[in-house]
Amino acid sequence: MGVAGCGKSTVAARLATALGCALIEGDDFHLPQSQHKMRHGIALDDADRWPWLDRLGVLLAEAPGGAVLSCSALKRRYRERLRAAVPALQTVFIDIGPEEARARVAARPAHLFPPSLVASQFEALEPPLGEPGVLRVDAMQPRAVQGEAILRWLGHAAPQPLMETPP
Ligand SMILES: Nc1ncnc2c1ncn2[C@@H]1O[C@H](COP(=O)(O)OP(=O)(O)OP(=O)(O)O)[C@@H](O)[C@H]1O
Ligand SMILES: O=C(O)[C@H](O)[C@@H](O)[C@H](O)[C@H](O)CO
Repeated sequence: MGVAGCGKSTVAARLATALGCALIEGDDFHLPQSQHKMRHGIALDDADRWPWLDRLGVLLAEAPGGAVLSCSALKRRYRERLRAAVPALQTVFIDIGPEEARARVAARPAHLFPPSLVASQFEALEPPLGEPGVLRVDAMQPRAVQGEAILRWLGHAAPQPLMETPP
């Protein structure tokens, strides 16, 4: 979880590979009208996100062998909704500052999420610190360091060859 540009997709894809489980890319499941809003620079609201979160909760709960989900999950109540679907959910919060997030989003070509919306992500963000089953990861750390920390936290030995692949 985390704001746009924090590195959710990157970390989730690496984790799914390392763990040998399914990857669910949350952005792929936004409703068409939500995608349309973001493309046109309109921030999502709770009404846009509830059906999306419920779909993601079902996908997670039904994934045989578990899954890694990349999902903004910005507010506490969104995470509670996901935890209601998957009580054993473990959450990695990729923590990034507004300037770096905006720079990363602006540098990314052809994506549904415009840099103009990054500020709204920080307005919505309720950091999950203190909630059950949460690891905070610094977005500015190298990808391999993040991957190793997460795998260690999950109780898995880091498979070095997988995590050392270049970006
Ligand atoms: N640890 C890192 N160090 C430097 N750059 C990174 C790191 N992790 C990801 N990036 C880069 O930051 C950009 C955003 O990453 P990514 O798309 O994974 O973020 P995201 O949180 O999934 O964003 P969004 O939700 O908007 O899709 C990408 O260009 C990615 O290569
Ligand atoms: O809840 C939200 O506002 C969305 O999920 C966003 O976070 C974006 O979809 C994503 O970050 C852009 O790729």
